[in-house]
Amino acid sequence: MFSLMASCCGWFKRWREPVRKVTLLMVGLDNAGKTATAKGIQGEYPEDVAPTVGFSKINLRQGKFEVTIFDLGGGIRIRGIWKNYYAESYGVIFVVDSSDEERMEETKEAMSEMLRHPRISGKPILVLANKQDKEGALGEADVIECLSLEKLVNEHKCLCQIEPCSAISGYGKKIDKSIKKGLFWLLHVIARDFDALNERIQKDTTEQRALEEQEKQERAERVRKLREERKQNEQEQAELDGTGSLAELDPEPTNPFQPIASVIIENERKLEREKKKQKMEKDSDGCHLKHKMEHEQIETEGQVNDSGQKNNEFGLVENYKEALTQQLENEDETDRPSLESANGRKKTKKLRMKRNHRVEPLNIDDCAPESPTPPPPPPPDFYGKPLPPLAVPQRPNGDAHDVIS
Ligand SMILES: Nc1nc2c(ncn2[C@@H]2O[C@H](COP(=O)(O)OP(=O)(O)OP(=O)(O)O)[C@@H](O)[C@H]2O)c(=O)[nH]1
Ligand SMILES: [Mg+2]
Repeated sequence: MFSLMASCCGWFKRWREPVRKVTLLMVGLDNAGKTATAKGIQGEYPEDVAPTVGFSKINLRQGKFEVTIFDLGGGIRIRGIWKNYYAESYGVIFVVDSSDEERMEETKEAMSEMLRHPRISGKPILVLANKQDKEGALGEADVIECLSLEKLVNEHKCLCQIEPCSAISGYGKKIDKSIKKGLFWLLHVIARDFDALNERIQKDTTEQRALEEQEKQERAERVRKLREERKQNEQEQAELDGTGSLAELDPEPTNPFQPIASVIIENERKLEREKKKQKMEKDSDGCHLKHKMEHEQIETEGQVNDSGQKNNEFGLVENYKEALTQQLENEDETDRPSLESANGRKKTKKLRMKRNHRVEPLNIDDCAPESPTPPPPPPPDFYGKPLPPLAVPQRPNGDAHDVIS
């Protein structure tokens, strides 16, 4: 009755315990069987493994523990990363290939170096003497002796347990019982001293992060200085080569990939500028053309009266009549100066209105050669003479001549 109550109290106590997050480190030489062991614990087939480059991580729930195991690569060139994980680990699983007697010395050195580290000393160590299924594998006692394990753990005040095992003998629930037992032991000792361990880990982790941050900043500073030095060297070299001024003129090449909106706006502006320029040129030509036309109109106003009569003989006769009349009028010019100027303005105005409905050539001089018709002769002096014969050849493209000449 009394023992029943005691076990009930123990169960209640464990039930009330908070969930604890624990990080474990799995290290050992390459080919020792770390990844195979980790896979077996996780419930995966352990034989299909490859050498670990860097690390792999597994998470498992064990009673009141949420366990994270970092399986680190054991290759000689990767071992340097082990120390980066010491601060946050509550305990270590050290895997040894018991069948490889030749590497026992190397294994001892790696273990000794690790236990010496201030962030590992004093933490619990589980040693898995793996590959016991292999013929000639060293037994538990031989491994302890080869590694001088007792001496090492005593020196560094580490609680230690060794378990002879085989990672490939089973996985999940059928995992080697020794591995299971060893894992329970490790978690048990961690739980026993959890608060002290936890405090140490928090402190060590904070310190390590600060150190990492400092190292990062120092690295960045070194890189910045190196870049500055290189830039200065390049400038000096450029000055020596005589290309310094060019480099200063264009220190940064323009980015060929501009935003499409800015390219469109720039193109539109260019088009607008082009249009304005053309318009200004046209206006100046137009002014020139207008003056020229006015001048020509004054000169030829006697020849042209009505464009509807331009292509037939009757129209030509009419033109001659008009010219004749105009010439007569011109003779009276000096007598009626005010009237002439009024007429001139009127006629010029009329001509302008006509031309408003036509497509203006940009330059009147350029247009002149296009017309195959030579300019008409000056108005003949028919005053007091008989009219010429009616057989006058037709003029092609008369429209242009009707208006301008
Ligand atoms: N016979 C036997 N072979 C094993 C055992 N454990 C692992 N192996 C084999 O040993 C080889 C290496 O195993 P890994 O688990 O990759 O070794 P590791 O320690 O992770 O190696 P690294 O990742 O390089 O550090 C593999 O071929 C495994 O199948 C075992 O208990 N017995
Ligand atoms: Mg591995």
